[in-house]
Amino acid sequence: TTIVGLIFKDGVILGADTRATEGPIVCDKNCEKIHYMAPNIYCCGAGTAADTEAVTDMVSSQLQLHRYHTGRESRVVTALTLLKKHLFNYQGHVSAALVLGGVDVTGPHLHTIYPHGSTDTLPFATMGSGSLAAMAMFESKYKEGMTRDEGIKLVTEAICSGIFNDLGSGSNVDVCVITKGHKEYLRNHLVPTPRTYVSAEGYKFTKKTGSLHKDHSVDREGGSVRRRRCNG
Ligand SMILES: C#CCCCC(=O)N[C@@H](Cc1ccccc1)C(=O)N[C@@H](CC(C)C)B(O)O
Repeated sequence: TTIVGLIFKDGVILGADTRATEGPIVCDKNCEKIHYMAPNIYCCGAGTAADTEAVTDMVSSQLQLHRYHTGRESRVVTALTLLKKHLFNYQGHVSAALVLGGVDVTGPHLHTIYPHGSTDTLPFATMGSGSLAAMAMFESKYKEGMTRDEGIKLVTEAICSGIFNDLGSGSNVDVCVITKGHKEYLRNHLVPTPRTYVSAEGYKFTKKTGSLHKDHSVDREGGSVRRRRCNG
């Protein structure tokens, strides 16, 4: 897994790849690693899929009950405390490595939470097997006060670094942008390794695309398909 988060001008941006593995086998080519915690809080998870899903679901429910009780928006620090106390209690046996991000009345917040329950507060963070590949991008390109588009671009580049350099990461890029009073969950924001399907009728070759010259050079007609690139 490659999961990341960064603070930008107007809030927080989270990112994740979509590969789930079981040893050398890819058991899910498009899984979701960015979990809903509250309307203004999301959490990326690395480690054991079952543990990341269960712990984020549990705390999300606790936050909802707390919102009913207080009649107020959840705070990121509340999610952080609930997560770390649970993970510490289980002494690292709940294998969930998390990047928690959100915007509340006190502003934007980004944290990491490790399986044993330790936490960090950071301007940018990466976790999972692809975290070093992703952190290389952040350490070289992160700057404070980035715009939404600059932030999304850097998050996408960092996740792509994990997708292409870490075998535990792959497939697609999911992104979540959180600002005051607004959030955007961009599922499959980028599909950098599309599968070239063999159609039911077998291989279909595009119509004549160029003429072979005597010197074996070929001139091609038509332009290439324009796709969003990792550093797009
Ligand atoms: C199939 C199946 C069950 C294992 C799925 C499963 O949790 N895979 C794990 C790796 C792992 C961990 C512990 C035991 C085995 C295999 C995995 O892919 N984790 C990714 C994140 C999750 C949320 C998808 B990432 O951290 O690489």
